[in-house]
Amino acid sequence: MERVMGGGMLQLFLASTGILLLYRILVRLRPGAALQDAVVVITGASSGLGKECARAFHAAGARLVLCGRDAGRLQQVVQELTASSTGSQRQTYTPSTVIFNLADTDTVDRAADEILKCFGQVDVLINNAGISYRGNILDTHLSVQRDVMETNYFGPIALTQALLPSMVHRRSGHIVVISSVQGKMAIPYRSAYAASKHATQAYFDCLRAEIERYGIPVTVISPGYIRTSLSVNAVTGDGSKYGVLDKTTAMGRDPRDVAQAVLKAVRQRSKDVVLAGPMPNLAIYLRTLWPALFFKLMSSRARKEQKPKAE
Ligand SMILES: NC(=O)C1=CN([C@@H]2O[C@H](COP(=O)(O)OP(=O)(O)OC[C@H]3O[C@@H](n4cnc5c(N)ncnc54)[C@H](OP(=O)(O)O)[C@@H]3O)[C@@H](O)[C@H]2O)C=CC1
Ligand SMILES: CCCCCCCCCCCCCCCC(=O)OCC(=O)COP(=O)(O)O
Repeated sequence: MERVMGGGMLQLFLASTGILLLYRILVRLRPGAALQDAVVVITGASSGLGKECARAFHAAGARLVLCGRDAGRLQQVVQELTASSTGSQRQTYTPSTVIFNLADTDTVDRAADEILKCFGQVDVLINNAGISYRGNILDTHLSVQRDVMETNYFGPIALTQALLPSMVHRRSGHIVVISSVQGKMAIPYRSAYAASKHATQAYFDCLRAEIERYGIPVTVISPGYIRTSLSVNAVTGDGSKYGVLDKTTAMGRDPRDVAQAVLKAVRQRSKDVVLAGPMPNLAIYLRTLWPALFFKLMSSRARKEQKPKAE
């Protein structure tokens, strides 16, 4: 009797694994969303991942609106893209630029109007811009916690909410956000950054459920370390610039590969994508399935990395 039940369980396991595999193959074979002529808005397009996303979506034939705070650096990206277009098989377009500071949420509505005027619509919004932080909570001014939240959370959600009505009206569009694996598990000395990315994950998960009925997908992308200027541009507890290229950042993934993964996630309208190696993935599972062990590992990491000032 036991052996019969065991056999039944095995059959059930094999059948469900087969169905799961078949489902994944069908999802992969599904025709991807066309990006030729699509209007794609990218924030933080002046450097790092945003700049590489600009390259990837431009090459795919998208009409780009590149956003950032520095007009000169954005113009340089436009020139690079335009120069790279010569000889391209596809029709490519000269990108437009819109200059604004995401941390100044009052100006975001005006920026959204400007973005909409560029090509008359937005098909894909990629909320990529962000800033990181290095610091000990005991030494961190509350204003720094707020500033990081303004750039990484309130800015992107203000822009999303300003552009969303036009997407809902057209029953078409796609919202993408670049979060981080630190939106799924928090590591010591990153409080402001990890908190802003956790908030981002929660907001866009809610949004996904709320706007699915209008046919507007929401994609949250959570990368591990990428080789960019993120650590150099990070703020410290007193608001000054950290200015160091961390080893973890320098050894991170090539931003061009991550941009290709973003392109794929947009084409496949993926809901939630983690782009990281086995350790961060394991840490995310551990945080959910065995939190006590995860907290112990993080405490030991905190002790090793830095002696808190109060000790
Ligand atoms: N690098 C990494 O290891 C990882 C990065 N990420 C995420 O990827 C995204 C891109 O970062 P990355 O390319 O690495 O870093 P970079 O520092 O190279 O780029 C950040 C971009 O954000 C823009 N930006 C920063 N603050 C503001 C602001 N207040 N208003 C408008 N734009 C702003 C910058 O533009 P400008 O200064 O010209 O205005 C710049 O283009 C971020 O959201 C980051 O959290 C996620 C996981 C890992
Ligand atoms: C029993 C087995 C135990 C194994 C547990 C593994 C625990 C290892 C912890 C791994 C932590 C990974 C942290 C990854 C952080 C990361 O990739 O962040 C991406 C960023 O957003 C980078 O920003 P930053 O400013 O921090 O450079």
